[in-house]
Amino acid sequence: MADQQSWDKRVQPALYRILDANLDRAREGLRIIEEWCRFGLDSAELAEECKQLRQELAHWHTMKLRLSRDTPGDLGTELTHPQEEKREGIDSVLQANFCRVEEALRVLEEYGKIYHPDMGVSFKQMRYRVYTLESRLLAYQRYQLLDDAYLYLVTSPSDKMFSIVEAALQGGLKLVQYRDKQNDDEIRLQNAEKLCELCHRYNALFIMNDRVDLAIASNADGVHLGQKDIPISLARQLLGPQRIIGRSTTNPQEMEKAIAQGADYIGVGPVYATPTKADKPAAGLDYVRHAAQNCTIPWFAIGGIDMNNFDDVMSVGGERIAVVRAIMEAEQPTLVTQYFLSQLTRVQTLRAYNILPNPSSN
Ligand SMILES: Cc1ncc(COP(=O)(O)OP(=O)(O)O)c(N)n1
Ligand SMILES: Cc1ncsc1CCOP(=O)(O)O
Ligand SMILES: [Mg+2]
Repeated sequence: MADQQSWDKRVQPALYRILDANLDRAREGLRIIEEWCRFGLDSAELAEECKQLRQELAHWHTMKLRLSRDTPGDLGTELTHPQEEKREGIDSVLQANFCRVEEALRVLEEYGKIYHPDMGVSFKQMRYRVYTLESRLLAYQRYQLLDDAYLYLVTSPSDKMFSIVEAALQGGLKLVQYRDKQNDDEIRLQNAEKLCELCHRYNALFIMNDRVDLAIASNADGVHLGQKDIPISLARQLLGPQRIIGRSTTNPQEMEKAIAQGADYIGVGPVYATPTKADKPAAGLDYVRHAAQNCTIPWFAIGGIDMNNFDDVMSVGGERIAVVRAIMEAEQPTLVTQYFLSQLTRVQTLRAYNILPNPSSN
């Protein structure tokens, strides 16, 4: 009897308020994520999954629970953490809200077990769906950024590496590869972590050259593998479907193999002989022409490309370029980046209006 009284007076109202507050929290968080899926990513599929999750939450959010609300008496409404006051960008908005939703679902799973026999299992399943949604959204963003990236900066050793990369990011660069054949792994990892954070601050992708282990450890968006590095299938097993894998190719056979093996993009070159990769003979403009007509995934012409020969590469069908010296050794990396990006956009526009021939339809 005493137990029943205590349940009715204290436990039940508290339980209802916990469930109500966390249903609210999860629904709000999902709505924030859904808006980005719809308006930021244009992904009807991801937005639909958010909506379905919200509808399932709404089903549990009964009038009985909502009537238990006591907003003025709720201590939690006045407590804000300084971290809630600032968001550095879309990534941090999404991360904070995924955290909020996942935490709320965990609370609902635990307390829900006392409220309804199906509630624990139902919220557990929902929590796993949210984890999956988070990975899908991250992958979607990565692949969309890759699709939109027409200029690729591959770094070379320099005391000013970070400031050069940042200057290029300020010019609008969205894709960076850390290529370092000199330093020990400890330094490489530190540099990779710093570059990765820098790139993500500018909503750019960060790719690690050669090394899958350092790519994972530094939270890179992917790895670039040469013909002598580990097979793409093994890299895919280690990295999963959400990280990008690039492959170097110097001829049509390597191109076809890389596509068949599941590379997300390829390097095409060296177009011209280059001191940056002195041991590799030039593949030439013919291979660029071949890639323009046959490559079905994003591809970057690379090797000796600068502002002087840019038009030649474009004239045989080049559409994306990767450069080392042209930016790493530029006096004004921001300006050079802006120049390349504007020229790449110009070529795309002229091709879209058939003012320049469209290489893939040749
Ligand atoms: C975009 C891009 N294309 C080609 C390469 C060259 O890679 P690899 O052949 O493995 O040579 P190293 O760069 O490792 O010397 C690249 N890094 N990036
Ligand atoms: C890494 C690499 N792979 C093929 S060419 C090349 C280097 C390109 O460097 P640069 O742009 O300085 O010629
Ligand atoms: Mg390599």
